[in-house]
Amino acid sequence: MEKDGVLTAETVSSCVRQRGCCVSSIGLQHYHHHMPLQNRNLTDVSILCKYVHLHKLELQNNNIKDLSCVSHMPSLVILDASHNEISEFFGFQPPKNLKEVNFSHNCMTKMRDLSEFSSLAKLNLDNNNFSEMCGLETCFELTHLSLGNNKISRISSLDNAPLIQLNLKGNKLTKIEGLENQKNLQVLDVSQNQISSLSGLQNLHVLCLLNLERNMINEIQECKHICNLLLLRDLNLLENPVQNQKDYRLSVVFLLQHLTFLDQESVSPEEKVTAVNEYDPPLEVVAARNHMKHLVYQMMQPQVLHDSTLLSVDSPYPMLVLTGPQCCGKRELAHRLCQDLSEYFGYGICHTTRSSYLGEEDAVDYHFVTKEDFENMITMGKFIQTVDYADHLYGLTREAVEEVAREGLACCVHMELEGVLSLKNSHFEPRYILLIPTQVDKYVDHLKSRNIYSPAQIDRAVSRIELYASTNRQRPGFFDNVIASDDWDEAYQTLHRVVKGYLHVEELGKQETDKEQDLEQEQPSEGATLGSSTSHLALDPTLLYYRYRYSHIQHQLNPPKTPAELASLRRREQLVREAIIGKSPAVYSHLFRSSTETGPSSLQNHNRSLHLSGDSSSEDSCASSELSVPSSAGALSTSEPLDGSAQGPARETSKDLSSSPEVHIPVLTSPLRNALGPT
Ligand SMILES: Nc1ncnc2c1ncn2[C@@H]1O[C@H](COP(=O)(O)OP(=O)(O)OP(=O)(O)O)[C@@H](O)[C@H]1O
Repeated sequence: MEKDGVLTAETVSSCVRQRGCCVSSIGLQHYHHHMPLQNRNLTDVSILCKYVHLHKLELQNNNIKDLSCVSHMPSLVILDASHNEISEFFGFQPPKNLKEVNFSHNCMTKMRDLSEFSSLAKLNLDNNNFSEMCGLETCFELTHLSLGNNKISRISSLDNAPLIQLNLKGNKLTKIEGLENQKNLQVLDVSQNQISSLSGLQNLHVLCLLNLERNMINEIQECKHICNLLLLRDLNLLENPVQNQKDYRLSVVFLLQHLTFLDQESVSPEEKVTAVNEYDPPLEVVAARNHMKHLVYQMMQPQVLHDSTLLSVDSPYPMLVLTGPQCCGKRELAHRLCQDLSEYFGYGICHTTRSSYLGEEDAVDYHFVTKEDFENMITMGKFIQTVDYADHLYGLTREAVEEVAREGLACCVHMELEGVLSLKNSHFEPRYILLIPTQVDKYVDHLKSRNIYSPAQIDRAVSRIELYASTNRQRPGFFDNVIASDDWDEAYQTLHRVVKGYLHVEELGKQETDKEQDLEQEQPSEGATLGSSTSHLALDPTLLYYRYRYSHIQHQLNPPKTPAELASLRRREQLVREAIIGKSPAVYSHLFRSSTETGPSSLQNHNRSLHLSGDSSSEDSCASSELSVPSSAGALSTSEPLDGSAQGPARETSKDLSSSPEVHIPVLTSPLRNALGPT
């Protein structure tokens, strides 16, 4: 402890340390001296004027007011005078190489021009009384600046400083400004201010850490100002009002997906995936959710078989889906195809909440319904898939497919890509044909000529061309065929040819005639050739004809299966067969709880006999076509284990069934089943 706070020569010589030396340009040797004089209650250090070779001076935690002695230290590089009583800002002649200065915890109030201190790289001015930032315009080397806990209300004077770290914590800032030129800034601490917007940070492209704790940020959307700062890893928004916003953390994680720390907690990959799935789900996720939703609603309904739900699960109901961007002509082409190949295809009429355009007919182009009705239909499990497109809902109902299936025809529908993805989750296995505009100008002209689309809607439709094109590029085999839709007539010719190719229609022509002749000669009892289980059914020629034709469509239209798929289907089919003969697993038992209708019956009666659950006597009120079994491929495939608990009641049911001469196999009684019986 110095007497009266005056630094003495004895103390100095006992403290001074030699820290290496250097040789000047004229050959003189200079020693670097380090003077650690902290915590000594010093008030007067004027004796240091004699120590001209000081390289580093540490005076922290004293009571020094005057630092003019530094004017005599031309070699000084590092000066720490923090925790003193200095009020004058840089009150000394500039040492030429002064690089680091710490004046924190003093009583300075005013900054001054530092152009003479051009070597300054690190400056700590925390805990003073500065209310204005100035004098730094020529600090071309300044990389670290700390002005925390002052009274600064505006960021300024930093245009030329190549800052890497800036601390302005605990000031009176209300906005972030004056940082536009900070191309090197990596760490910014503006916590404990009154900042309400993140605007002003957009140009800080290498910013890694941003501390905004205890400010006035209110809106999650403010994060959009920093969403292009791809190196930002650590963001602190603790104690901002925005924390009270619903789903705050997930939303911020979504907007700033590159963050690894948010509010001092690490951001897990799971959080990132959840956030993306929540706010911008990939099309597959949307489709999977859509499929699950409809499946769950459907399973809550009484479970029965539909005409399109086949016992023979390796031969799914044949469908043709035309897909492509809005207004590429697919609806019209689907209609034309169904007209021209009316013996093969029926048009599946979707539901929509949009109003009809001029020339459109209800129950021909769409079923036009209100949003409320559409939503009710969703909860009633009516839909196979739905999409929300251009603020309107579209959906394909089970019944729309059934209507076509009851005619013994394959169902032809058109839909957007989202619908395709959802349908691909179901047990249907359609052929998918992409109709895509290749001449954008022509496509735009066509959209405009309809006079119903806003410029934004047109832009959206056009932008989706790339979505289809990239899907086709990135997923070989996703679409079975791609046809340019620029000229609808040409597109139709191609489509017609392609579909006929699927069906082998030309070669079919003659065979069909021969077969029809054969079928006409067949007796009802010959239905046994369809399989022993149907031998008791009397099949009229119409049914047989349907069977022949339908199975043909089916085999041609449905894409070939891999050996693994085939093995899985065989196994499931075997389970179904076991169910039929009485070794039924529980999960299939509901398929065979039949009405007691027996003997030969007309097509209509067979259809009626399909209802499979609930009160079997209420045949009239429960027509088969109104009901369905779970339609998901997933639902079917999860049903394979035959554990003991599941078998009990199922055996019971099937035993009853197998022992009853009344019971026939209902799923084989419709024309569709007939068409799909083992051949
Ligand atoms: N169930 C559905 N699922 C998915 N998309 C559907 C469904 N029903 C209709 N769409 C699609 O919604 C989009 C908007 O339908 P809209 O009837 O307004 O178009 P459009 O002008 O008839 O188009 P296009 O002539 O290409 O059929 C179309 O691309 C249509 O194919």
